[in-house]
Amino acid sequence: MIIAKNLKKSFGDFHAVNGIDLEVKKGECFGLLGPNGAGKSTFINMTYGTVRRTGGELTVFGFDPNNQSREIKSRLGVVTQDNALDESLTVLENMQIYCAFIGVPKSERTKRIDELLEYMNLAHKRDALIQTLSGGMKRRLVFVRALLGKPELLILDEPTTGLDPAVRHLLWGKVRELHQNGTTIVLTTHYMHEAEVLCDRLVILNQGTVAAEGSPQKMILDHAPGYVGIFNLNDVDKIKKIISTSDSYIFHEDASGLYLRTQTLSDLTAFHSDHGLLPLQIRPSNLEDVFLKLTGKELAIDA
Ligand SMILES: Nc1ncnc2c1ncn2[C@@H]1O[C@H](COP(=O)(O)OP(=O)(O)OP(=O)(O)O)[C@@H](O)[C@H]1O
Repeated sequence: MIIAKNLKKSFGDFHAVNGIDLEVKKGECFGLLGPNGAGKSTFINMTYGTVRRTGGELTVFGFDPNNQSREIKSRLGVVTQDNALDESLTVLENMQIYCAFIGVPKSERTKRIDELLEYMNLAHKRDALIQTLSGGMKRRLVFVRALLGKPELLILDEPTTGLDPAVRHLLWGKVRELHQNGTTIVLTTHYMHEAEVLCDRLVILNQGTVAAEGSPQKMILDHAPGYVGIFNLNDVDKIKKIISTSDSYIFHEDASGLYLRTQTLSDLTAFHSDHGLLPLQIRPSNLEDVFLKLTGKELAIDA
């Protein structure tokens, strides 16, 4: 559905996307991960021609977005980072204007809008002004808008950023349902768990290039297999001293503690008991560990 070969986008001397190769296949849920500024939105915006590529090849449904963006836009739905709803109009008015814009036949508009409002649990807000909706409601409404054209491809650019866990879970359920019904989905997110549970395949972008590609499980096996121990904050100085003299551990630190990753569970428990440390939590490594490793945010002791 989307094929990119050596795809590039430069803004002056700056290469925001610097030679990406990837393919999104029909029916899959494909994730684009990467730190702030990695090039995710630039890539997304190139797929429907809002940003023109400056090098390489890109086709969407077999069309070139630089010259055939109309053909592409008629078959895709987008949830952009910015809601872009008219605050002074009602929910229904906003959706009707959008239906007219994308060419939904007049006779079908109200029925389609009502069905989708119902689907996103927003039917009771049909006649409410946008400015009276909560952030989570607006986000659900942007989903409604993206689905009005019955898209084959749904692009979700950070769809759940800033939402509470309940709304996030509701949206994940809807994304899963759409995926099961055959819609192809491209998702960018900063929530690693979201990508891990929703995506069949993903890429991690870093500084405009692909750092890794595969299923979430494959990525974990390839790049960060093993277990992570989260040590008590009171032990952090002691642990840092121990691992500064060793070359066989990989760790990172955040506000909740020091994370030490080892290949096996016994390595982790041995480290813990050998050094008489306070109780630790243990979990299998996950996509966040892969992300931290590949985007250089993890301090790698054993390079
Ligand atoms: N119109 C523009 N002019 C100049 N630089 C730009 C422009 N658009 C994006 N950039 C730069 O390109 C880089 C990639 O930006 P992009 O928005 O694609 O990143 P992103 O991965 O989506 O980040 P985020 O997670 O913060 O949304 C950034 O350094 C950004 O400042």
